Amino acid sequence: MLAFANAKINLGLNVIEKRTDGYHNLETVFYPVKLYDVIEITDAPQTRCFIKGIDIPGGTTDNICLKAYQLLKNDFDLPPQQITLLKNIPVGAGLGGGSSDAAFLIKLLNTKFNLSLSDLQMEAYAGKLGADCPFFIRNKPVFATGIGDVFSPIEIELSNYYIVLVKPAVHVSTADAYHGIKPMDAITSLKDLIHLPLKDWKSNLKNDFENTVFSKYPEIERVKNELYRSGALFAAMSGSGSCVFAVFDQDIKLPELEKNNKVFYNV
Ligand SMILES: C[C@](O)(CO)[C@H](O)COP(=O)(O)OP(=O)(O)OC[C@H]1O[C@@H](n2ccc(N)nc2=O)[C@H](O)[C@@H]1O
Ligand SMILES: Nc1ncnc2c1ncn2[C@@H]1O[C@H](COP(=O)(O)OP(=O)(O)OP(=O)(O)O)[C@@H](O)[C@H]1O
Repeated sequence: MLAFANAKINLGLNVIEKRTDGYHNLETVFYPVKLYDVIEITDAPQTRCFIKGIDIPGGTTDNICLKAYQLLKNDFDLPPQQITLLKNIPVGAGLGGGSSDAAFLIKLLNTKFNLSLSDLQMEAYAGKLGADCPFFIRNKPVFATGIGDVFSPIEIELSNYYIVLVKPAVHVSTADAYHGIKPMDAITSLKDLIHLPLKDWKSNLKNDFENTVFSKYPEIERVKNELYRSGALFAAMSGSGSCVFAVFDQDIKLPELEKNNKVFYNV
């Protein structure tokens, strides 16, 4: 049985406050994009994980897919599974690739073994694996608060635009990015700002990680600036980086950016 686990981008991200458990409350808009890992599960004599495509730090033994399997195995009588992951989503990019793999694996196991888990129950399992994970259960554009796990649906439609992802050759650790940040309550909630016309996003939406991440890795800021020079209507870093996404109103090629970065068109 196969699943296509997509990436996400964050349309705006405000880090609001540090919590006593060490996590941060934030507000963001999660938007699914068309860049996919592929996950296959098959019955096998023992549970193992094989990875093809992009290398992942931690490799097969420490993979989040195995953690997701084990989480459900603790509560359900699951037979051993071979998990084959074709990794296409860059790692350390702010695209939620690992989180998506875990959420889609939960959905696969739920279907394959008729576990009858509701979306809410699957979100609770996903929340044990990472803050970004629960979003990928329903996988629809949402305004998110809490640690990124409290959702209200929003109507955002970018399918008439062209979204480009640019991944610089820099791996940003999410935990480090949060350490570098000074939380601040937003003057106007992203929940309202996101409904401004797209042409106004550039001057109204922000990603609070950009300041600190850009000062450590100036090449990421150069990518964002180049995207605006190339005619982007909106460009921003996704999550804690290092990927920068841009929204264009026409199909475009970015040969200059392709020289030093991995570029994904029309996601
Ligand atoms: C930056 C975002 O991608 C925005 O969507 C997410 O907030 C990150 O979510 P994630 O990668 O699933 O994060 P996790 O794997 O749960 O946590 C990694 C580390 O990031 C920090 N972390 C994460 C999420 C959050 N709301 N506050 C935090 O402070 C914590 O130090 C945590 O130890
Ligand atoms: N299936 C997996 N895919 C990607 N990373 C994985 C996976 N399993 C474990 N990891 C570990 O998780 C770390 C980061 O994962 P991920 O790709 O979700 O980060 P990210 O791109 O920064 O996304 P985000 O911060 O938005 O969740 C990697 O450094 C790797 O060690």
